[in-house]
Amino acid sequence: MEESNKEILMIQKWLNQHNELYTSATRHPFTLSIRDGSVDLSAFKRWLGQDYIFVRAFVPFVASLLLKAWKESDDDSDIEVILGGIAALNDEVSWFKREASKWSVPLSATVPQKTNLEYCRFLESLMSPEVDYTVAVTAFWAIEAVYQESYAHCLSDGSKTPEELKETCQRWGNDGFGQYCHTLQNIANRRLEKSSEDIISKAEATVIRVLEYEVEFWNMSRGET
Ligand SMILES: Cc1ncc(CO)c(N)n1
Repeated sequence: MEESNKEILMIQKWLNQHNELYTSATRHPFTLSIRDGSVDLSAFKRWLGQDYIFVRAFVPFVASLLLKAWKESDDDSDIEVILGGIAALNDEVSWFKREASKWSVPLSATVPQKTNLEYCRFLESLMSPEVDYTVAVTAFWAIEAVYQESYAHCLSDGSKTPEELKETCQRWGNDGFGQYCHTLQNIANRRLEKSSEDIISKAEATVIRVLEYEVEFWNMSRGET
């Protein structure tokens, strides 16, 4: 986007408007405790077990997004970006299993917490064919961006992240994942620019819900819900 272009892209506008909520999700006490090295390892293990359950539900959500892109998108490259996301999730599921065994977290015996069940149910509602591609891809961006921002912060200058947690932070905090999130943001902005007021307000409400769920998800790892 050129400097002379004063038009503010939709996602940037929302991040400004909902800055407090976005910051609660991306600078949560749990991830801040990873960054400053004070993290309670039982909280980390709780997060690991719960996030594995979430990721298993996230896969069909991204598959449904692929289907929406195929039917509705005006740009063929969207499909390739989403397919890349699915490939990364395939790797992620294997990583969770390895990481869980490393920390002795019994995944098959992990019971989903209420917040997790609600978040998974919300994902399922977005899989409906009634939900517009623009709304779903914007949600996808928000879900990925929270992890990217949160974990990249754990690796940035001055962080004291314990060695044994660096691989986890790298998984979402690496530059490639940052690029990927940026591409998703561009897709969402491009779609939102062409959307009706109705779709735009649905997408905004969905982003807010995602951010709220993300905060509650981190809360869950502290053992508070
Ligand atoms: C709860 C949650 N949000 C986002 C991501 C990013 O993939 C994840 N793994 N888990």
